[in-house]
Amino acid sequence: MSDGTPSAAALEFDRITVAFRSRDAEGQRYTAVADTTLRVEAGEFVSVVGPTGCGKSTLLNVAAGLLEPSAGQVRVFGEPLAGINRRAGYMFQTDALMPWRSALDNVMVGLQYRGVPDAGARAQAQAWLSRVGLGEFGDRYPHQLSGGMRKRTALAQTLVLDPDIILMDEPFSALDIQTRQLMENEVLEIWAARKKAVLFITHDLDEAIAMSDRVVVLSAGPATRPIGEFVVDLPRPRDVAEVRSQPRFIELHSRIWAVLRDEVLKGYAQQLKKAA
Ligand SMILES: Nc1ncnc2c1ncn2[C@@H]1O[C@H](COP(=O)(O)OP(=O)(O)OP(=O)(O)O)[C@@H](O)[C@H]1O
Repeated sequence: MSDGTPSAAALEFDRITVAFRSRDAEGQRYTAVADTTLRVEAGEFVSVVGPTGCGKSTLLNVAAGLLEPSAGQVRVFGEPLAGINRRAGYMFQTDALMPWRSALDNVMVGLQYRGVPDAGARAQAQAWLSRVGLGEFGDRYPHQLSGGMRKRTALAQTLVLDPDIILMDEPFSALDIQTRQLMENEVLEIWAARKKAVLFITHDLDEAIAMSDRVVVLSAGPATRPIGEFVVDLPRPRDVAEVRSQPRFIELHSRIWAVLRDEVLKGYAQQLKKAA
């Protein structure tokens, strides 16, 4: 569908292939992602899981408009994507906070780039810092914040721009497990209130199931593609720690792991070969 009707997916990968110039063999091409079709509906939370190095970040970069696919098309609410995806906010594995700016200044910078006058930008940034529990910490610099607080700041920085699509690339992988679960629950709460489309990349299957409406499994590379898709029909609201003990969670986990396991082993074998 490319007619721009309201029923169009928030984000649609239509037969996307991404080939890079090979890092290992000069003059060769390395096909990271091949012929991938995937939809994320408005308000839907979709996780993509796959082995290390399979092409998850590549897909997210394509969705953000940071990387042009070699073939296929990305559509955003029905419109072909050309250049940067202005309807998407992006949260990386490592936070992108500017060390010379306070937390508040980091959160307001995107609004300033958009031309929002300082007073309005400051008020919105302060409101988002409060929403993520950092209302009192706006004047701290990144080095004065804990890892969890920096993630919260990065989350506020992404959400203050009110994107219709949120792209998250293993945003909490560097956090300890308790902080991580707190952050996951916070993201779910914010998502439930605002119902944005989320594309969440992780290699942690538990996290993917606990958070998502749908989990997509990618094959090991090269030429990664989706090889399984699972609807997560666990009731919401969910507590990411508690949901893990539900029988349905355990059942879904074993069904998805049955597909993912072989790919993880293949991915691991490739990493060893590369390192040798
Ligand atoms: N600019 C590039 N040039 C050449 N190869 C690249 C480039 N970017 C990524 N690749 C290769 O494409 C493959 C997919 O990389 P990508 O970072 O998307 O994987 P990933 O699944 O996100 O990895 P991880 O789980 O480690 O975060 C890897 O083999 C990587 O080496």
